[in-house]
Amino acid sequence: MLNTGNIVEEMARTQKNKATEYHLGLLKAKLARYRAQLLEPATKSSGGGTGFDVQKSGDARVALIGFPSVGKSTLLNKCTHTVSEAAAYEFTTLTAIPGVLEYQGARIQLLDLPGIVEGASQGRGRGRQVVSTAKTADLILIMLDATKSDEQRRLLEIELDAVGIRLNKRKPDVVFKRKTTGGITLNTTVKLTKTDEKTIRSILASYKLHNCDVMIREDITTDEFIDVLIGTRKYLPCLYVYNKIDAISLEQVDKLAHQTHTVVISCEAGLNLDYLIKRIWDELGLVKVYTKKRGAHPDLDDPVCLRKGATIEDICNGIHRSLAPNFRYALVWGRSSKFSPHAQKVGLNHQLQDEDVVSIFTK
Ligand SMILES: Nc1nc2c(ncn2[C@@H]2O[C@H](COP(=O)(O)OP(=O)(O)OP(=O)(O)O)[C@@H](O)[C@H]2O)c(=O)[nH]1
Ligand SMILES: [K+]
Ligand SMILES: [Mg+2]
Repeated sequence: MLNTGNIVEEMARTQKNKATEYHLGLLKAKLARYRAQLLEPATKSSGGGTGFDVQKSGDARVALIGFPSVGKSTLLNKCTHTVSEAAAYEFTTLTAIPGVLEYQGARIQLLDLPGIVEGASQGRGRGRQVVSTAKTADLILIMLDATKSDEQRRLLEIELDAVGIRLNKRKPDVVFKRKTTGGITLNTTVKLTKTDEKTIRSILASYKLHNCDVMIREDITTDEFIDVLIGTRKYLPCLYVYNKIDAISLEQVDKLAHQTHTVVISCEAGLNLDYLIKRIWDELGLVKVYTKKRGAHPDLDDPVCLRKGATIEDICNGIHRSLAPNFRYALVWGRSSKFSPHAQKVGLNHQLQDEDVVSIFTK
């Protein structure tokens, strides 16, 4: 029987030189598999790996993750019309509470969650449920108390990492295909400096993957290769939000604010909340598109919100499901029109840009 404690200890003992790197790779593969098993929805009574039962709504979901009493509920109360109890004692919030953040015509679901503690990913407190819910979000807000030590930031990252959430990272550029016969074909288009072929092959063997095609297209680490094999990793954007800056010095505020992916706020004093909302919008990469009926002005009061990279087909489906099947063509004005400022006639797979105006013509 595997035991995480022992494995972690063994990892610490292992020297990080070339020879032991190989052993460490296999160990990490084992640990990753063990953790993936832990997170599988288990029996009903244990709660397993499932999150809170809150319906997704609006154009995107943003989850608030943090230790108790950092001000998560206070933020929800300030930015949405929902009320979530906020108080000076820890674990005031015991379940997921959704609110709606309205910005630039978008309706963004902001999810207030119970505070988590160290060891949350191992099932301490409601932690497992909270981190599972985090996986369903389009953006994570890691909320921190500016008056507390910065150790909290690292601890939260560890908890999210343990459940397979990768923050502000791209999916490794590796193509992995299982086969039924033919052995292992391993190709790399770049020189590997952080791992090697022997390690990769051993990890494949330890996962009993004896027939597969692997094409590695960037200088990945052993951990990133394991992520590819596990396959269920979530790559999510994250903003670190330091609250309670009303209680620290200007010098400290300055230092915190200069970190990457970071916003400093005070819910209590109402400081920088507008900027936080703008940053949330930017991180989500939503685009808003105006629709226009033939001969009329565009409807500027009621934009349609779409994901970055959305197409005419997406906007059709967003308006009514009968639209795409009866589609003839669309006219677009704005950034995505190649004849801007004039309209371009386009088909269903044309990609839209923020603030485009669209007219759809049906059969
Ligand atoms: N000084 C200061 N206190 C704040 C600020 N925001 C929230 N608080 C206080 O921090 C305490 C905790 O706030 P909550 O909103 O309940 O915190 P939470 O993160 O939701 O806490 P749990 O639900 O228990 O995890 C309350 O006493 C708030 O009044 C702030 O900007 N500055
Ligand atoms: K609290
Ligand atoms: Mg709360």
